[in-house]
Amino acid sequence: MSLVIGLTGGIASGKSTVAKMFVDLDIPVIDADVIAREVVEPGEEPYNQVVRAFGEEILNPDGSINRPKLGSIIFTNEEKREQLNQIVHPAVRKRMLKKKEDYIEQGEKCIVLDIPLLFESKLTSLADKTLVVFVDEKTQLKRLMERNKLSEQEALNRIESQMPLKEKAKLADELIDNNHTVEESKKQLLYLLKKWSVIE
Ligand SMILES: CC(C)(COP(=O)(O)OP(=O)(O)OC[C@H]1O[C@@H](n2cnc3c(N)ncnc32)[C@H](O)[C@@H]1O)[C@@H](O)C(=O)NCCC(=O)NCCS
Ligand SMILES: Nc1ncnc2c1ncn2[C@@H]1O[C@H](COP(=O)(O)OP(=O)(O)OP(=O)(O)O)[C@@H](O)[C@H]1O
Repeated sequence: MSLVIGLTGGIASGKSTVAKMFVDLDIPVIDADVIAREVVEPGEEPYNQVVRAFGEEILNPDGSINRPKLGSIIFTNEEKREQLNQIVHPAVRKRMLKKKEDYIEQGEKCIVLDIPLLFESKLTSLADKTLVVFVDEKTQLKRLMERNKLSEQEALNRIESQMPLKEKAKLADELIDNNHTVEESKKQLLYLLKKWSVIE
């Protein structure tokens, strides 16, 4: 039996930081953001659909998708965001499921699915347990502005394009409070992994 953990949170709440802790413990992590990038590389069918839907003005001169440009469209327009989600999410889901099954076949005892939109996209059925990385609103805004070099308004647009983190916290099986140091969050993760008998 393998344990599949659905790792989620809000934008810049610390999912990648916690995902790295799993990797350091030799627990494989499947990252939805990475897969969402792969499926819109030139040559993939979702790439063609994105170009058809959003026009060639969202392309870089080399034909790849200009991500900041596409981001500036979809993070300020719910309809466009839905349109992109409908193209990209089924392909992401399919590829994540395949990778998860490959790891299970290889005998991995614990597998992590790092999915920012786990609840929004109703992907919880892919996981046995959901784990939310939580921060308060102020910390989230500050870390997002600093990491992505965004204005307050740009950062708020991104935060507001997701289900509020407080609501995700209510839906979660377990939480990691990442308001404090990375070391504090690591302690919380180790406690949970012991509780789930993933480590001794
Ligand atoms: C709009 C895009 C091109 C911007 O790319 P960029 O490289 O700037 O950001 P990146 O992909 O690293 O995403 C950063 C974070 O933004 C948030 N985010 C991304 N897409 C969405 C979305 N559709 N709705 C809400 N939040 C989103 C997530 O928290 C994610 O971790 C890209 O995010 C995208 O293709 N999004 C649609 C696919 C998707 O939903 N990805 C999320 C995981 S399935
Ligand atoms: N406990 C912490 N203390 C201080 N800074 C932190 C902490 N955890 C994460 N950070 C910083 O906050 C930012 C966001 O963290 P991270 O990239 O892990 O979030 P994320 O949830 O994966 O974001 P996204 O959804 O955008 O991919 C990063 O710059 C990271 O270095």
